[in-house]
Amino acid sequence: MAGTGSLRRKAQESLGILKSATISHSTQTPGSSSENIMPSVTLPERNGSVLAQKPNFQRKMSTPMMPSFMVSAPGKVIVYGEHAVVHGKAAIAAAISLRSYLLVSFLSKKHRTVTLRFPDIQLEHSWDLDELPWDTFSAPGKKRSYYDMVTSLDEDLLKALQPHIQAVSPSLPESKRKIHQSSASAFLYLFLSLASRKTAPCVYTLRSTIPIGAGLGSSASIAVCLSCALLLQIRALSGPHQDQPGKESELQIERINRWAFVGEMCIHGNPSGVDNTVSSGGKAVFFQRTDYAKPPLVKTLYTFPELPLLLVNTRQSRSTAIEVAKVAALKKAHPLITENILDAIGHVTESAHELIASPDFDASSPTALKHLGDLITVNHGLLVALGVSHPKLERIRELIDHTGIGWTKLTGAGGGGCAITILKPQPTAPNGTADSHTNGNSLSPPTSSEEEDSSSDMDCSASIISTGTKLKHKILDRLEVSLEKEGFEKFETTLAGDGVGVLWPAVLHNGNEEEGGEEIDQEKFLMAEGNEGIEKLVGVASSGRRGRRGEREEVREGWKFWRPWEGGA
Ligand SMILES: Nc1ncnc2c1ncn2[C@@H]1O[C@H](COP(=O)(O)OP(=O)(O)O)[C@@H](O)[C@H]1O
Ligand SMILES: C[C@@](O)(CCOP(=O)(O)O)CC(=O)O
Repeated sequence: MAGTGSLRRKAQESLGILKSATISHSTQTPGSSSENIMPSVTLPERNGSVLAQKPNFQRKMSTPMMPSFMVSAPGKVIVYGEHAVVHGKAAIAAAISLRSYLLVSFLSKKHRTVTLRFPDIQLEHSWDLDELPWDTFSAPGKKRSYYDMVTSLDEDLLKALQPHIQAVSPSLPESKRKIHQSSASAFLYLFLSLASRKTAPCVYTLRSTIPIGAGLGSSASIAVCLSCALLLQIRALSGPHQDQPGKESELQIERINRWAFVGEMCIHGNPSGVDNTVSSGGKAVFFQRTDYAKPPLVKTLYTFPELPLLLVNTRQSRSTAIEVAKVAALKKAHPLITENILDAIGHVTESAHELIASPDFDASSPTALKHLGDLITVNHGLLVALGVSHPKLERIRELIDHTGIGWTKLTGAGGGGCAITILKPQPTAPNGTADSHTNGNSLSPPTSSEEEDSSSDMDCSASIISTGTKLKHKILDRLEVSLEKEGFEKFETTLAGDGVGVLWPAVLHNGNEEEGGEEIDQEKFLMAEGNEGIEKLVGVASSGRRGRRGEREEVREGWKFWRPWEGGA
């Protein structure tokens, strides 16, 4: 425990987290010598106490260490339109509440290293700060500013990074080494572009609750975390804070997103940009690319409902490129039929978009939810017709359909990966009757006594996952057992939540501002067990309240988010 109440306030004030600070001039030239310099009068110590010092205007003060801080960014699911989006139709993708968390801790000046600790992929690597190719990155014509829009990776910069990337996990088998080196190259490219050789020695520790390589945007979420952390370190961001005008929040998100895209390019080569856009801004986006020579049309859907979502991972690895190629081959063999299927998927997305964007859209209306749910079912059928499902995805859909709890589709490239289910206000059996007991399947719908138990508190306007019915718990519990028995992994998440967020300093107060708080240090963060352990440590908890659609409201103690939809003009 550390007495960090005022430390947190000081740190926030000095770095513009509490105030609507205008961007400091030092950030106009990232890498200037003013990086990491705290106000000259109050020096926070590592143990959290604050020493009052006499201002000394003659001699330059030594630079105190910054307190550690944390950033976090969500994963995503494609809700409608995957594959068709490759052929010029629109898609809708939304943020999910599975997230990556990045802790930035500072070392004393005698350490001249920067370290990555990425235990999810068993990566731990340090570079000597003085050996990195700063000169190449700051050469005339190569130096980039924090507000630049970088749309391709520079060959000369990549070449200069090569020896430093090759030094990462050289003795691991090719497949593991590639994962390590992708993450390392995303970090190094951003670090050398945004920081400077005078940057304080530090350690970046990352943990994620997003399954890796399952189409849920894990890479984009780490790219967003790295971009946000580095931009904060060079003071190129204002906020997030409560009264921030919407336009200003949008600008900060855009700034983070631009550099996150650069990180995604390091990992993926040619990303579409949708994952990092959703992860930076949260909520959902409408996304369309008709001409690959031009930037895509990306519209944030601030009114996309925060729906509870069931997410099931097949644990079947798949390759997006192979699935995309399958559709291309089908189109070549059966052009008219395939075009019609892709068109139909485009119409599904348009129909969802029209509903959500209409001025009288009421996200709590069961009719609106049914409209969105029916589109999920149709979209899945069309993806099956394109040949991108997988027996495991069909098995998951079958198990969930037999419970009648929601509308299910594959999400992302297919061929494995994940399925998503939007939950119904009230469970219906496969034949469409509410709670009827047709079966013969391993997963039985509830018995009539269970139904009686629950009928008194059944609330048709709220989601089954969030009403306190015994029925709900029984169905979900049984489903979990069946899914686990067959090797699948189930997550209960929420759609369309916050984008990138900041916890500065990395201290949780557990509701008590005056008594200081508990610092999240590297060791505690590394030791946290599983997704639950990570979320508990970083302050994610249920508020005990329910939102308008009956969803359980989540609180993230101390965390701040840029929320353009809440801010004024
Ligand atoms: N938790 C993590 N820690 C470190 N690197 C990660 C993590 N999650 C993702 N990555 C990086 O992102 C890559 C996964 O990207 P990809 O296969 O496209 O999966 P996804 O579809 O989940 O984005 C990994 O190879 C790794 O380089
Ligand atoms: C199939 C596709 O539409 C989505 C792939 O999504 P993911 O790689 O599974 O996240 C391909 C794309 O949009 O680039």
